Amino acid sequence: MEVSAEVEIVGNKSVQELALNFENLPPNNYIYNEGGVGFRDALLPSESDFHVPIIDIANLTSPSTSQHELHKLQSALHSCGFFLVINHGMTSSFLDKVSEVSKQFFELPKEEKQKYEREQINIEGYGNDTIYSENQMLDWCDRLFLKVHPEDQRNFKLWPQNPIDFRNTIQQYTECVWQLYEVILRVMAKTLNLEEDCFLKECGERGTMSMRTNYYPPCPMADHALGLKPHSDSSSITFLLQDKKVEGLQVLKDNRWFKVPIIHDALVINVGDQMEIMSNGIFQSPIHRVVVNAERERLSVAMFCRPNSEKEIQPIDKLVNESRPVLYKPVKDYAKIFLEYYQQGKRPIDAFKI
Ligand SMILES: O=C(O)CCC(=O)C(=O)O
Ligand SMILES: [Fe+2]
Repeated sequence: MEVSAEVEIVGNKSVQELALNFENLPPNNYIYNEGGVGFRDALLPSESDFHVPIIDIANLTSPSTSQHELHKLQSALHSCGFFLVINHGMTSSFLDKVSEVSKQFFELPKEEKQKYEREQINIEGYGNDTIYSENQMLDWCDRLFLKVHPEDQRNFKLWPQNPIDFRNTIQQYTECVWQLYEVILRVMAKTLNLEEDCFLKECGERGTMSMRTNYYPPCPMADHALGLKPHSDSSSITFLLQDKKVEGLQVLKDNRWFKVPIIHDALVINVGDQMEIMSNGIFQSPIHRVVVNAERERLSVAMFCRPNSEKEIQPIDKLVNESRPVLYKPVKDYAKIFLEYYQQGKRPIDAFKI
């Protein structure tokens, strides 16, 4: 799909500014007629046999890997593609700091934030939805999107200088998450009895990571708006630091929406489309969305780990056989086509299915 020009439909107001104007209803592009109470009242995992398991990663990295923990991970990967990780080596105060510097950025005056504004069509920087068509549904969310790994891809002119410890904190967080990423990819290979480095190799040298901080202001029509519309991620896997107090993330399973619980100090991990492709569909990239709240703001920090954009990726040979033929075409630079599909409510992965 060609990347087309960006269209302007609501002026260049941030969602934060729209939220300040509570007596005026948000523009139509934010309002889903089919919303209603059910929009926010998704099921809790405890209300069914659906689970988002909590994986103790320390149990999977010691020489005596716990088979029980490995099975738990295996079943999460095969059933919903979402799991929570604890014992990842980052302290509670450090994770709080990551959320705090991110929140402080969104609290700055408009003029200060605008110094880091994204350019038209460009995803990197501060802003909200890229708009491709007049009837596109918009997300009730402002964001700061930055390339964080490898170091030479950092575009520091878009990295906030204020709060003063933003850069340092995010650089440190990047290092920790990248290390964890390599560990998780090895363990995921292990659950399939593959060589531990097979997914890392398939991603090529110099895989990348981008950070998207999502800021969801309170919304006057919370039952009829979405913080993020239903999507799966373009990543191999995504690490999500949820808001500590305000829930909002939901995952689609068997045509029903479930809440992803908030567990203190746990990071949420989900399979992305590129992992679905590499695993030949054994790991499914889950569809998820974010609902908003009438009274409270919410903030989340997503780290999208991706293969090197110049590396063509495809299903791992050992996962292709007579009973499981190859299900996806090879793909290169998947993230590039992702955004325009997303904004039209489509899934790019469908275009690569054989
Ligand atoms: O805010 C959240 O909880 C989820 C964010 C998300 O799905 C994303 O950034 O892709
Ligand atoms: Fe997502």
